[in-house]
Amino acid sequence: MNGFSILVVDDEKNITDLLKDILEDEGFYVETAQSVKEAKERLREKDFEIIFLDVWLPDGEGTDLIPYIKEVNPISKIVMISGHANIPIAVKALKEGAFDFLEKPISTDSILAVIEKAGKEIKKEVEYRFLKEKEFESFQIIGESEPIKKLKKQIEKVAKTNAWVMIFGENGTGKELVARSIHYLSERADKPFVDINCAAIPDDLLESELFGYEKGAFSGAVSRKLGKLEIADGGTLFLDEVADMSLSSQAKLLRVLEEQEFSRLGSNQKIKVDIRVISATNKNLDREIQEGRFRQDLAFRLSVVPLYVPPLRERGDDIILLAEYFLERSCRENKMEKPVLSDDVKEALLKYSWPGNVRELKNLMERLCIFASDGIVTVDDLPSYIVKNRPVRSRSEIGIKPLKQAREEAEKEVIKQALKQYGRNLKEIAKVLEVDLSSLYRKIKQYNLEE
Ligand SMILES: Nc1ncnc2c1ncn2[C@@H]1O[C@H](COP(=O)(O)OP(=O)(O)OP(=O)(O)O)[C@@H](O)[C@H]1O
Repeated sequence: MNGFSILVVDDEKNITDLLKDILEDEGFYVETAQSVKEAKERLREKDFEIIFLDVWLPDGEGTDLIPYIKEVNPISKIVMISGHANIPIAVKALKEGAFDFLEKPISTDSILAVIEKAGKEIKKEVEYRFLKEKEFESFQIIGESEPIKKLKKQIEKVAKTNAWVMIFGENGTGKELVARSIHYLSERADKPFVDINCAAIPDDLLESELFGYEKGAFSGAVSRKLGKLEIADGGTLFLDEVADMSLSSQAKLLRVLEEQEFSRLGSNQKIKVDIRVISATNKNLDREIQEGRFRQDLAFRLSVVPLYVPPLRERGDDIILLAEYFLERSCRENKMEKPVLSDDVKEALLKYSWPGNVRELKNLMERLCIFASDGIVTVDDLPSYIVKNRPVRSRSEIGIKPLKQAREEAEKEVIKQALKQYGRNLKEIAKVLEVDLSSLYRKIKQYNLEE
């Protein structure tokens, strides 16, 4: 807690001086102000975590300052200082956003107790904000290339609506990230984002996964379980790999999505929900429909707005932008210095085809953050399949030989051994080596083993 900055606002100089002495002795940084005007000046210059605020000041009520303080530093905690007669005003201040109040005469113990309480609260809020920022960071779409700019515009537009969206794109291109962005930019942001990996749910579990069940609905249902539809109520349901669902599951899904009504297994009570559906697939849905693997009516229902996430290899310099972004993030998480990418590395990253798309790049950068040495990533740190244009070392340098040569050398060695064991009994040798006699003659000649 030490290290907090504290502002004491009171028109009585003996009070500000006393508090300043006590708090500085405890290791806090303290400034004082004797009026509303002076307090505003201090607040403009610096962020204070805790503000002790007198109820009455010569140029206004201390409570008038509360909205101002909340505006300049929403995390700060305001502690009203009040004489006995003004307690009702202090209580009113609590309703307006003050954190607590102290009654004069103030004791050191009461000051320290209120600071400790405020400190805990501030810590909680700072952590919460940090988590929120991380959450925000976790659905930020990095990229400045034309196709990504276009995609971001589409996301912004579609997020304002309730339209159901189908996201197409290869594996690892960021389809789930797009779905999350739409959700968090939409009015449903405060409600859940619930994802279902359709490829991973066996047919017979789909209903219990979606609808949930009552205790005793089937053997093994030892307690009530809420289904994903109920959890997603008011929010967004993300159907990942939707084209990998069986036809019978598709029929069940279509019915419930159209009705937005279902019952938990083992219950007759209808539950109505309000769900927005976003789906994703890496398949060509038209082909899946033509070949009878996907229901056309479900496809129509799910893809009111189709969005396409381009493969990484079509995003040009975004590859470098993303590489730097992931490298920075991984290094920060591992508390390491971010290394620099050498020009050769950048060139290799731009030339590579990225079959695993952004996920592959992200994984690579996580590894590089750990293994790069001397603050720079060189081509030697990259896997060889990425560095195609790298000069290949000669065969003899690496110590390998053509297969034909290797085979002949091995053959010669085996025949030499056999001759040593069996002498010139070539018939016997041919039998042991499982070749016919004529080819054994030929090989003995070829390898100069004729005595
Ligand atoms: N443009 C981007 N900016 C930042 N991070 C990204 C971007 N695209 C993808 N990612 C990150 O790459 C990883 C893979 O993305 P995601 O899981 O969204 O891909 P996907 O297309 O849904 O994959 P799959 O088809 O395998 O389910 C995630 O960690 C995601 O946050």
